[in-house]
Amino acid sequence: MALIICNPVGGDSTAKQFVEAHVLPLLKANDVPIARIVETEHAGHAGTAAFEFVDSTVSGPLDIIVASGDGTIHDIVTTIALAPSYKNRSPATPAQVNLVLVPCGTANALYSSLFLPKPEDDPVQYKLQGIHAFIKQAKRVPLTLAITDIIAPPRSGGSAPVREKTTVSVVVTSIALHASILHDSEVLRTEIPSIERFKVAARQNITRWYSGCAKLFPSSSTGVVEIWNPFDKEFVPHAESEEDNPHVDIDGPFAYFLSTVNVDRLEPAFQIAPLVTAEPRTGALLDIVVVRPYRDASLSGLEAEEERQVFAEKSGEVLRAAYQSGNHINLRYDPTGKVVSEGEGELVVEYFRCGGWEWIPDTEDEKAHLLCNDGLINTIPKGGKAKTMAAAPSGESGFIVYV
Ligand SMILES: Nc1ncnc2c1ncn2[C@@H]1O[C@H](COP(=O)(O)OP(=O)(O)OP(=O)(O)O)[C@@H](O)[C@H]1O
Repeated sequence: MALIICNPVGGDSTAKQFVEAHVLPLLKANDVPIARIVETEHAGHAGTAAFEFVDSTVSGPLDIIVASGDGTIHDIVTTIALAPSYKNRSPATPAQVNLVLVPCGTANALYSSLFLPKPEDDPVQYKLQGIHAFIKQAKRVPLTLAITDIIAPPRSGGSAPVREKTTVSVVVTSIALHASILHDSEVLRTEIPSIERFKVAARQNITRWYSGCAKLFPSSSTGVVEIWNPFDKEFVPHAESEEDNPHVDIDGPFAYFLSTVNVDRLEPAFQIAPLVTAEPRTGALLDIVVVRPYRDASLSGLEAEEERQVFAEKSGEVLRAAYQSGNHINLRYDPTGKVVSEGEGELVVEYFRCGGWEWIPDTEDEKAHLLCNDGLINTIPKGGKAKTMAAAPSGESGFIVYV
């Protein structure tokens, strides 16, 4: 018996109509029994409804049909994954949660990464591919989780840092420009329900840089932090990551810092982490895309305001190239600082693959404290930090998507 969760206010607010007009008839025609339909009434409702379903199901598969965007999927995964009673389930009860996706959000990153959109797709049939996969019970993909701890500074001199919140992402964990875009675009949601609002928010934030320190942690599979070498088209160990000292510290300022799991794109055409699909690998791995302005030697000697204006053009080129099949990872600086796709110059984008990362924002930099987890915004407390680690799916538990 499947549970249906539908977010009536996600995307262009058509999830409820889509479920009634297309999903329910298709399930009925294929004799798929439905336990309950939940229309979410507030943020977080999807998580509690999904957890109640999982907690009360003692036998049979845990199938949850989710008509929403990535934020609602995030609510469901975080609530279930972090619930103590889920982790301590009796071995007799099912522990694997099967997600059936119906893309009714704004960006639908997970869906568009798992079901690549094609120009000839019929819009309704495209959105029903997850339901068809569920009915056929064909292929299932396990999700890697990115588990983030938001850590506050010690309350008094001698005490330990305090873990303020833990959250579980299945798509994106970011700081810097992407987090600012998601933060500011929320204000535009009613006015611009489509993905256009992300472009408007990008323009509002494109000149901003973010101060702080990032540390990258090795993956358990390779023991090192890897970086993409576009010249040889392969991941190689980062020059500073050695087996006995594998962490890599990268200093700011940062223009862009975003990590993904399970997805190569954040919107149907915005392929920000193209190597997730081009160079796939299983395991507890994150792909991280970083832009640091001071890799551009041509900024040398400019005044602070001027260097931000000059670099904003280059950040814009990176984002535009991500819409061109992820070509941003091939961009370099020519000897004059111009951004080009050919040659031997310094890379504009650093593309890492590793086990996790930590971010300590500069206390003076307000917006560097914004953290985006699957589109939801958290704020790192002043003096605190955020740490994200990848967790690979196990054979018996975790989250699986029908594809
Ligand atoms: N009735 C509701 N009122 C307000 N917020 C809700 C309601 N139901 C769900 N939400 C919240 O809305 C947020 C966004 O929803 P969702 O991800 O489904 O759509 P989206 O943001 O438009 O799509 P995407 O995440 O793909 O860009 C979720 O975090 C969810 O908790």
